[in-house]
Amino acid sequence: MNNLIVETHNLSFGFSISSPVLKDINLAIPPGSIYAFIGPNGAGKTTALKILLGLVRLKHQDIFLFGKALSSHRLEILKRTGSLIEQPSIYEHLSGERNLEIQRLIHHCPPERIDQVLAITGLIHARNQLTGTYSLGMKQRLGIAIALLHDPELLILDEPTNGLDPEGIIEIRNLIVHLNREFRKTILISSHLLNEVEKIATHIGVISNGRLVFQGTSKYLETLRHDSNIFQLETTQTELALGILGERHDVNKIDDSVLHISALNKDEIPSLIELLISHGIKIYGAQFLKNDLEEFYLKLLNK
Ligand SMILES: Nc1ncnc2c1ncn2[C@@H]1O[C@H](COP(=O)(O)OP(=O)(O)OP(=O)(O)O)[C@@H](O)[C@H]1O
Repeated sequence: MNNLIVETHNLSFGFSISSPVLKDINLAIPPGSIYAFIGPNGAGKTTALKILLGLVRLKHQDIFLFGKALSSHRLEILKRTGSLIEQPSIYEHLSGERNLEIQRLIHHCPPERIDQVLAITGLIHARNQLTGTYSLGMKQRLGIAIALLHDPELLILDEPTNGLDPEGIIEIRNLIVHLNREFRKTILISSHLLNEVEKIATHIGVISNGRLVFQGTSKYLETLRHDSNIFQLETTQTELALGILGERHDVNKIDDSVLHISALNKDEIPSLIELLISHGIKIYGAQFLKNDLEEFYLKLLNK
């Protein structure tokens, strides 16, 4: 058995037989990762997360958390998992601290956890404030504080930055990194925006129409994104270079100092540069262009 924290084998599910929501999903979430589960609205993210938490029950599916089958170790798994799915359940007529106290009693957590989770989520100053007066970002952080009460190893957060302003988004992002680095939590976070989580994620899974169209480290995703086949050359002698290269390659002059060469192979670069130099052309820059993130994301979704 490997040491994945979450693992599914060909997970498939539909609310009705005629409309499958998840198709052959093989999630592989390693310990210590921040795994971003990305996909447009309706792609099946929330459904998948609910399945992992046993909120949607399936028969005959290979779903493992902490190396244990969800079907036979559900309670044990839930004790090691904290979650925030959709909106946090908060009593708005009570303070943040009172809300935590109620949850603490339900989950039999030690009293000192309240101060700890308030500190971790940056809510100490608002502990006595009625949560009805909290900002959306503070409510989300209280939701995460509740999820952290029993000190879980795995945290599952469904679109925790949804609806937040840029400041609120940054606060949640920083909190996630803090929980991962300082408290060694493995974090599974869903989002419909790649650019919102790509900076903090160590691993990324992209889901489109119920299928996992990409899964890998964010470094690997970044490499793929770099692998655009447009090669950019900077030179002050663009006309001359265009004349020389135009015979063999698809070259476009972008402006007086930039040429773009399409469909170029990496192996062709050294001889291309040598050829230009042998004609006395000075090269000030040469690189493959990075795919635009949004465009790249759309390409992944349409795979
Ligand atoms: N209880 C339900 N009964 C029937 N269909 C459902 C139910 N819950 C979700 N669906 C459908 O399943 C599909 C996936 O929904 P899901 O909420 O998992 O997507 P999502 O990726 O989380 O998107 P969003 O960000 O909009 O929540 C959608 O077509 C949705 O309409």
